[in-house]
Amino acid sequence: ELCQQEALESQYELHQTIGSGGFAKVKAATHLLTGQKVAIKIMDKKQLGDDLPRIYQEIEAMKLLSHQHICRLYQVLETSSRIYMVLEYCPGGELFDYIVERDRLEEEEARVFFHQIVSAVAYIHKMGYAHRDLKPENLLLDDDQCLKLIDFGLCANPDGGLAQQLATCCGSPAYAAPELVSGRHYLGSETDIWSLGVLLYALLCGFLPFDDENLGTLYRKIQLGQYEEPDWLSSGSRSILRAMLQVDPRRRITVHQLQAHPWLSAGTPLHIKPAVGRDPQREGVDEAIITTMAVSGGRSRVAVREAVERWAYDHTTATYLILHHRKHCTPAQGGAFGAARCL
Ligand SMILES: CN(C)C[C@H]1CC[C@H](N2C(=O)NCc3cnc4ccc(-c5cc(Cl)c(O)c(Cl)c5)cc4c32)CC1
Repeated sequence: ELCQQEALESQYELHQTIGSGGFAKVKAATHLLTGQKVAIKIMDKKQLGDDLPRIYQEIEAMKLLSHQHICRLYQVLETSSRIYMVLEYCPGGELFDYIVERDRLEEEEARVFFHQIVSAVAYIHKMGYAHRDLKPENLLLDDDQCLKLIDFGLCANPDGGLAQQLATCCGSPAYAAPELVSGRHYLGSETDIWSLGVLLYALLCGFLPFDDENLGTLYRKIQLGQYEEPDWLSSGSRSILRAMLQVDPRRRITVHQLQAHPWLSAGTPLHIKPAVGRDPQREGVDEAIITTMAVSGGRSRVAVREAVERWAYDHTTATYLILHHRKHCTPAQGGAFGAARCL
């Protein structure tokens, strides 16, 4: 009990509260051993009540999901009253604010961002999950103007029960798919594609395709699936939007077809480097990092390697992941196409 609290204070220096996500408080912090800035999501168990299982589900999902456009979980600490999630820090804030500041994005910039979001969602679906709360508020910019998907509190594990489905409908209605707002059974992967359509529309237009302050009216607009196409939209963007905003989920484009859509692969050829060294848990441990940790911790390399390979999401996991991220994902500074630098 106290040891977890003391561990937190000995391993991290907590700074100011930087935001809140529903029932969680998010503080900036420094991982003392590496000096790396992190975000710590703090949840009060009592406040969570019967939402507690969702948090454990979010934690299990984030332990599995390792992708360049998904916010990385480094460590989990738990006391009798609180759960702490140590996360990758994203200094650029929400994509939502980025759009609002610019009214709307040029097609080229929207394409770069959307390409990153689609690659993250394709990965999540491949891992058997659905995010189920895709919206610009849940996409953060890192220090390289690259997007990081956050908040897996509503993500579905393969057998998401009815309780899950009810929980989701109180997600964000403007991004919810017709089958979801109609209370019909739905596939999380299909509703994610609808939300991606609403998201891309918001990027390109600066407002929502379906909007109304009356919830019932909003649901009817979503179920009708009719939306304005401002005259600045190119034919390519109109086509990809229509493919995602199909009311009938059986006619809706899949994430794989989306990745092959000409609108996404057109424009500046994005030399996205292959995601080298992206999944530390699946590739062998990096011996150089093990050595660094052994030397700095005064422990044998064998002991460190065993501790890392346990993937306990303790301080050792956090230290290894932070050093691994620094080594493999810190792009060379400079260069014109910031986004192309994202792995
Ligand atoms: C839907 N919105 C309101 C939610 C807000 C929550 C706070 C966010 N935030 C800041 O306010 N300041 C800066 C900042 C910097 N790095 C962050 C890293 C991770 C997370 C994070 C990650 C996960 Cl996985 C998660 O579940 C949650 Cl809730 C947060 C938030 C960060 C952050 C912005 C979006």
